[in-house]
Amino acid sequence: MNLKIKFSESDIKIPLKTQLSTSTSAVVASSTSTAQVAPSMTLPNLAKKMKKLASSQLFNLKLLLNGESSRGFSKFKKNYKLKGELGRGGFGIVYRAVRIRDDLPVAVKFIDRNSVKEWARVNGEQVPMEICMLAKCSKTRGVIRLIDWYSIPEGYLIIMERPYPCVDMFDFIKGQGKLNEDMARFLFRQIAQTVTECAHNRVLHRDLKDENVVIDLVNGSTRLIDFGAATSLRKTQYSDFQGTRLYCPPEWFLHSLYLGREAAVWSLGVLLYNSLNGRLPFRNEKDICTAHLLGPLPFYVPVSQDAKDLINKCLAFDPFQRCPLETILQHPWLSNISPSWEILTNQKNGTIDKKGEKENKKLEDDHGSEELEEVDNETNDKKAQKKQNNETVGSEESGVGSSEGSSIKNTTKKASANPVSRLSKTSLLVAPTSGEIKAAVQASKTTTQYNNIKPQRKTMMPRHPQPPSSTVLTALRRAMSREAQKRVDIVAARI
Ligand SMILES: Nc1ncnc2c1ncn2[C@@H]1O[C@H](COP(=O)(O)OP(=O)(O)OP(=O)(O)O)[C@@H](O)[C@H]1O
Repeated sequence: MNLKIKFSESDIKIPLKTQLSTSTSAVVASSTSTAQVAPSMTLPNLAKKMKKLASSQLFNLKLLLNGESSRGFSKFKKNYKLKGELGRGGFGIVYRAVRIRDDLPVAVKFIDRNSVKEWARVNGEQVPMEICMLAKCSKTRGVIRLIDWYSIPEGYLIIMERPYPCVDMFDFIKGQGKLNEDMARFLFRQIAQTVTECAHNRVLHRDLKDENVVIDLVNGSTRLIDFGAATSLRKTQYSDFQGTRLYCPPEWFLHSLYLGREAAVWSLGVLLYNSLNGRLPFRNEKDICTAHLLGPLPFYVPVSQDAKDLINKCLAFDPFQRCPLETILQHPWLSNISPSWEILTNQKNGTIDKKGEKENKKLEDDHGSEELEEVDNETNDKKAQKKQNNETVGSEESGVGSSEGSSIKNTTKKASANPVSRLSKTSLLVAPTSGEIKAAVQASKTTTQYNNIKPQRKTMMPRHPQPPSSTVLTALRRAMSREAQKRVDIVAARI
């Protein structure tokens, strides 16, 4: 047998000072042991298998050497500075960070390699589908911009733009209780436009919800985030789903099938209802499938006929009767001209009311924390505790009937006779109050452009000493092991 497996020199660059950790040897050893071959295997198959094995060994080795590749952790550390946790969901942790070269605010999303369900190729490299979909939408207006990505042994780091200051739409709605029609229209129009443009690029987001929309508080522009459930848009039906159940159309629960555009329109209907009412239209799968039998959807606040009409058209039980995605933007409710963001955020009876200096002070503190702050596990643990408390207090999601899990990733919630506003979400962010949002908008008026903010922040804020690079890595790993432990606990509790 003449097996030739070639490695170019550039593939393996092992600096002399690099110490192979015991885990490295373990991986190599374990890979070697799997090389034992069944006697019945034919030669070409054997050659193929060996080649595959060798390349996976090389891949593991490169990962364990941490970043000798252009996308390794050491490259990440050279380019970005982690500052603290932004939020977390069922599949990842998102960190606040800055690009060292120019202080650009970025968000760094860590995704665990083991949680990646779908893979794709970008420039010949195998990456999680989330990265591929973000890359595909890089020029789509209203989609968060993918700046870079890195591969570490435990998973991937996705570097995205982070509008500053910003808030996600869940917190924005929660801060106001509900949005008035002008504000809801201003935001919803952008989101519908973005979803339509994504569809033109053959990208289907599949997890449209308020938590996955980030609002730039400077100008009110929205960014669609979290493409973790996204996939290529096709005309035929889908039979897999990873999004959030309460935003999911009835055909999925009834037939385990759905069409991409039609399902997106349903989710947009849920999002719009949620924006105007401050609560979701359905509490559980049973409601989603049966609400149409009980007459018109209840509205808990006065809402115009046009808005109701658009919501009802998006939430038509029959997917073929639903408003087509491409025509949402032509609906009369959306053709009304919206006041500017500045006016919207200053409206007296509008969405953002004035609150005292205390909140302004808190916002200043938040600006302060924009400067270097190590990934702080203790704070995160406190946030986690707070989230748990929230979930116990706000034990329902809203709407009609009794409550079950709001999301595949959420915990089970109990029923209640009187629907209340939503109190919890999958991320750990504590919702800012309307005063804080207002203050953020005010603060941003003096620093409208990122370019303007940069020098001021640099000179005004004292810099803390830079953490040793290993601190960041340790913090990441600790966060991940906490995540893993949590999952083990959940499974153990279920058993
Ligand atoms: N680029 C960004 N800029 C600002 N905030 C962000 C950004 N990306 C994520 N976030 C914040 O982090 C939270 C979690 O992000 P994301 O939804 O991507 O994580 P996830 O683990 O996929 O969550 P989920 O369980 O909902 O799928 C968001 O709700 C948002 O508040």
